[in-house]
Amino acid sequence: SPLGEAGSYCCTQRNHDAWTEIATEVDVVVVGGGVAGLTAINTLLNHNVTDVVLLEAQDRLGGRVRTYRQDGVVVEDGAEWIHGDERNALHRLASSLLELDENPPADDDWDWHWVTEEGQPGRVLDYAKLMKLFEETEQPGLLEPYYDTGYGYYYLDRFPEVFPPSTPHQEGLLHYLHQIVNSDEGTGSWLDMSAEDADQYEHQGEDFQWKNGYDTLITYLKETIPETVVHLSTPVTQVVWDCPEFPSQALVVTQNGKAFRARHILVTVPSAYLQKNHLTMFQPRLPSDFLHNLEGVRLGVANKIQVGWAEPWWGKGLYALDILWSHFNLPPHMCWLYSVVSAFSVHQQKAVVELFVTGNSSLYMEELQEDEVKDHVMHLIRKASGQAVPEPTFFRRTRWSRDPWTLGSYATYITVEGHEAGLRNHSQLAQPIKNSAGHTVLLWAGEHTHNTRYGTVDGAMDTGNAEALRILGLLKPSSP
Ligand SMILES: Cc1cc2nc3c(=O)[nH]c(=O)nc-3n(C[C@H](O)[C@H](O)[C@H](O)COP(=O)(O)OP(=O)(O)OC[C@H]3O[C@@H](n4cnc5c(N)ncnc54)[C@H](O)[C@@H]3O)c2cc1C
Repeated sequence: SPLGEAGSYCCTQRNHDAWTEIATEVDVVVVGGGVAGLTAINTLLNHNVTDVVLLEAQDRLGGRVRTYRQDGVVVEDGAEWIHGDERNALHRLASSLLELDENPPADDDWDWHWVTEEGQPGRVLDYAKLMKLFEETEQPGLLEPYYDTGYGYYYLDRFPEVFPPSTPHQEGLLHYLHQIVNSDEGTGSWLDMSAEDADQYEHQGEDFQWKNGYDTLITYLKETIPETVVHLSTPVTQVVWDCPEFPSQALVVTQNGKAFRARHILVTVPSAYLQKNHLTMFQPRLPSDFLHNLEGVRLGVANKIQVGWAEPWWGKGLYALDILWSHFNLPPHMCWLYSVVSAFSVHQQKAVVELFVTGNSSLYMEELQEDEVKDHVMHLIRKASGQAVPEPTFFRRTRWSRDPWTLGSYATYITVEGHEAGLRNHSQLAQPIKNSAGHTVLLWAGEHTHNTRYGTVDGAMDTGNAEALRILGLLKPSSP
C-alpha cells in the first residue's frame, strides 16, 4: 500500500530523520519561480497567507520569460507576444501598467517578401490562401471529425482542395503550412498533436507586445514578494509527500541543503522536467494515474535565432522574409534550415531579425557550434533576399532543450498516443494528490496544466492563481 511504502521509506532512510529535524515549517512551498509560481505566491500573499516560500532552481526568476539585453539590443529568449486583445487578462494587466505597446505594426509597415530560397518571388495569392487555410481550424466544429487523430490530418485533407496538384511549388506550399503550424504549436510534426487538444486551445485575438520587454512582467510580479520568501539557486531534489510520521505535511529537500515541512506543496516545474525527474524527486512514487497522464503529453522544442546589424541593410521599416522552399537540395549538414520559413524584424529593434526553428531541426541546431549556425543562417538570408547582406554584429540562438530546468520550450500538447490512452484535457494534470491520511499535499500548476491556454504566459499565470485559491480553501479552518 502507499502507506506502507511511504512508511517504510520514512523509517528506513536514516538521513530522512535528520532532514525532518532541521526542516523549517511553513504553510506552503511553491516549487518553481516562473510566472505560474510567482502568480501563486502573490495570490497567497494577497490573502494574508504569508508563511510561504518560493524555491527556484536558477539564479533568476521568470523561467521561460527571459529577456536578453546587450548594447541597446533587446530580444526575448522565451515568451515574446501577449496572445490576445482586451479579452486576455495579461493584455489588460499590461495595459493597466501602461506597459502595453498599443499599436502593433500594420501590414503596410512591413517590407515584406515572399520568395523561394533562391530569391524567386512566390505568388502573393498563394500566400493569402495559405494563411486563410492556416487560420481555418479556429472555426468551431471543423476539427471534430479528426479528434482521434493528429491535428495535421485536417490540413492534409484540406490542402489539395485549396492547392490542386497543378499549383506551382505545391510541395513547398504544403511544407510552409506544416512549418508555421509547428512554430505555432511547438510540434516537430503536426501529426504528433491530438486534434482534440488543438481544438481546445482558445484564441483570444491578435498578438500584442510589451513596450519594454517581457521581463516587465517579472519585475511587476516580484515587486510584491518579500525577499525572504524567495530562495534562488535552490533546486528541489526531493519531495516526501506521504509520511505517516507527519500526515498533514510533506517534506521538501533542496540541493543546497535546505529543508521545509509544508502543509501544501505547489509544483510548477515544466512538464518535461517532471517526466524526466519524477522518479528521483518524489517519494513515494507518484500515483500511477498521474504518471499515466504525464506520459500523454509532450513539451515542444522551438528555438529562436536572432541576427542583428548596426544598421538595417534592407532600408527603412520592418523587414519580413517568408521562404517558400522549392528545391530541398541543401547539403545534409544544412538540412535543419528547412524548418526555417521566415525571418522578421524584432519588436522595436531597427536592425535585428528573428527566425524560428522547430522539432528535430531545432534539436540538431542546438548541437551545432554557434558559428556554424550563423554561417548557415547567413547563407539562407543572402540567397533568399538576393542581397549582399553584411556580416552581422549581433547573433544569438536559444537552446531550450538543453536547459536543464526546462528541457523544451512550448507548448505542452497532448499527443495522439496520450489521447488514445484516455488523456482528454490538461486539467487532468492539475488534479491534486492526497496522501494516505487523506490530506491534499501535492498540487500542480504551470503552462502544461491549462486546458485552453496551455503554452502561454497568461495560461500559466491563470493556473498559479487557481491553485493558490484552492490552497486557500484547504487552509481555511473548517467550521465547527
Ligand atoms: C521560445 C519560447 C517562446 C515562447 N513564446 C511565447 C509567447 O510569445 N507568448 C506566450 O504567451 N508564451 C510563450 N511561450 C510560453 C511561455 O513562456 C510559458 O508558457 C510560460 O512562461 C510558462 O510558465 P511556467 O511558470 O508554467 O513555467 P516556467 O516558466 O518554465 O517556470 C518553471 C520554473 O521552475 C523552475 N524549476 C525547474 N525545476 C526545478 C526544481 N527542481 N526546483 C526548483 N525550481 C525548478 C525553473 O527554473 C523555472 O523557473 C514561449 C516559450 C518559449 C520557450
